[in-house]
Amino acid sequence: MTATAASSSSRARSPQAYDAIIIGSGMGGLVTASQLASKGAKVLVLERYLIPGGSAGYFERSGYRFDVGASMIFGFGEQGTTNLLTRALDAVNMSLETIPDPVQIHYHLPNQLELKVHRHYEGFISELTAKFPHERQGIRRFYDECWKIFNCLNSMELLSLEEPRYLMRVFFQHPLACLGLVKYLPQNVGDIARRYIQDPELLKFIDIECYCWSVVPADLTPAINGGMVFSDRHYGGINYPKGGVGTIAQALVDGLEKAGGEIRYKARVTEIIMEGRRAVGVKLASGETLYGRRIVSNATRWDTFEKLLPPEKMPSRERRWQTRYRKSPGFLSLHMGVAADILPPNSECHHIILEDWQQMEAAQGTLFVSIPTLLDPSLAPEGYHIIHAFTPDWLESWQHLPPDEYETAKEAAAWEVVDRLEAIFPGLDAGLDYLEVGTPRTHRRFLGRDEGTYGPIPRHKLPGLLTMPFNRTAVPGLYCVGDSTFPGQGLNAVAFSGFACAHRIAVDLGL
Ligand SMILES: NC(=O)c1ccc[n+]([C@@H]2O[C@H](COP(=O)([O-])OP(=O)(O)OC[C@H]3O[C@@H](n4cnc5c(N)ncnc54)[C@H](O)[C@@H]3O)[C@@H](O)[C@H]2O)c1
Ligand SMILES: CC(C)=CCC/C(C)=C/C=C/C(C)=C/C=C/C(C)=C/C=C/C=C(C)/C=C/C=C(C)/C=C/C=C(\C)CCC=C(C)C
Repeated sequence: MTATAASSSSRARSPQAYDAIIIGSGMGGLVTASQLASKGAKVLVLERYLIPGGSAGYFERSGYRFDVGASMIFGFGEQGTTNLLTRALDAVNMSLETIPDPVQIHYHLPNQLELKVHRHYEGFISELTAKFPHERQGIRRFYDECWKIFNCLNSMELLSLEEPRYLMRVFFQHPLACLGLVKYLPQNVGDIARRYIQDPELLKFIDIECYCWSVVPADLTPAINGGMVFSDRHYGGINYPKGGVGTIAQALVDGLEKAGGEIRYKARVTEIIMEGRRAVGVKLASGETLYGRRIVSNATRWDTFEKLLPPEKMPSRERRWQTRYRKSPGFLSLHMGVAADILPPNSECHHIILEDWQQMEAAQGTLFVSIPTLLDPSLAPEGYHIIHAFTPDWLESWQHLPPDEYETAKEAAAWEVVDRLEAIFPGLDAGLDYLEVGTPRTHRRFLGRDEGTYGPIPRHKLPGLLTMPFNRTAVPGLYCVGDSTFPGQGLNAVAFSGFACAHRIAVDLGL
């Protein structure tokens, strides 16, 4: 028991206590909070930073509004049940104007393999088939099987898989879809790909199709997540919120507050307060203590169980989880403002650049590029665009550098990225108007994510999503939400985690 724990029991039950305290206002935390508030719960969100959103936040410099993380947004479709961002906003009477992206990714791959993933499914399949005509049938079968997974998910209400009455209800309503999901839960994308495809280069392409959002190749990427990403990009499509990714978190906060919930910024939680074995409150860096009937952590599992709780008391379930999952790398990111005329006509918003297949998983190997101003020009001054280029990288190369060496290393790494970008955007260097460089150290500092990680990745091949934990933890009263819970990284994925977490808590509280 911690020092603060001893006096907590009466306060935990006092009338001021919250139904739920949520640590962190990432998309996972905000969906949990807004869902609970819309069900009538008394909710408080505590955010260590100045604005909401976490890795889906934004920052403004010299007339540019940059997205902190990726600008490729799933889950904003208008139909079906998998459009979880649309649904989360709708639940608190909010909506956002979005701009459809006609191409999800323009790939620039080794051996001059140039490919565009069109919003129109058949357009994408025929472009891929034209590059691999001998695999016509395999391509069709692979992507059609991904649609089967998506159609199962997209036919049912998506709530907590830890709630037996919900499971019984969806099973009676959609028995075939449920059985379909049970079949795919232990599978990975690579299992399905190799069933239909033989060409090694095409299998490499399927690897990068996974790597660019899961940061692992197809063999380690859960099939359910593959089904979501490879189908929703054509079904609901990729849609960019007007005003930038940060508007999603802001709209959720507005909805949360209208529904009676509260959020406090510059409120860093340093400790989860225990009463016996139970989590009952939190302690802030200011020394203030707050109590709630349920505590939800939107911090990563490493931060939650090693920093907010004493690491020596880590539950054995968490230790087991750490033997299966490890931290993915973070990113080296360049946020650039550039003269508009350096972009070739008809450029696409998102690009993936890889010169050598052997380097796909290496630090600074695969280069991701987003140009959100092609969809929403209001994010940059007139005549300029934003280019956000980012590439996976590990904290260890950066963490012990003294300030001057750190700055020099950042500059050197940034110019290497600019040189690589010159291959598709000639004149970029000369057209640069603004440049800000971030490293995994930056992400650790501003997002509070251990080692600046993008999220958990399997240490070795695992049975699909079966080993990913849901929201309840081994500590009674404590729940986790966000990308260290089922089904993992991605805004739509953490939105699912938020819906599920709020559902489970609402049932536990009898709301
Ligand atoms: N295009 C996309 O799909 C896209 C874009 C951006 C982000 N993302 C995804 O969002 C996911 C992350 O979302 P998330 O909800 O899991 O988390 P997150 O890391 O985005 O947010 C966590 C929040 O908790 C706050 N926090 C952490 N520790 C705290 C503490 N001790 N006290 C108070 N606040 C604290 C952080 O400041 C942050 O705002 C990632 O998987 C990423 O892929 C996706
Ligand atoms: C009853 C019985 C018998 C049974 C039951 C069963 C069931 C019901 C089951 C269920 C299940 C479920 C619900 C599941 C769910 C899932 C989900 C929701 C999933 C989701 C997913 C999503 C995802 C993964 C997404 C992702 C995305 C991402 C990550 C993105 C990213 C991006 C980036 C990074 C960018 C890139 C860029 C460039 C290219 C530039």
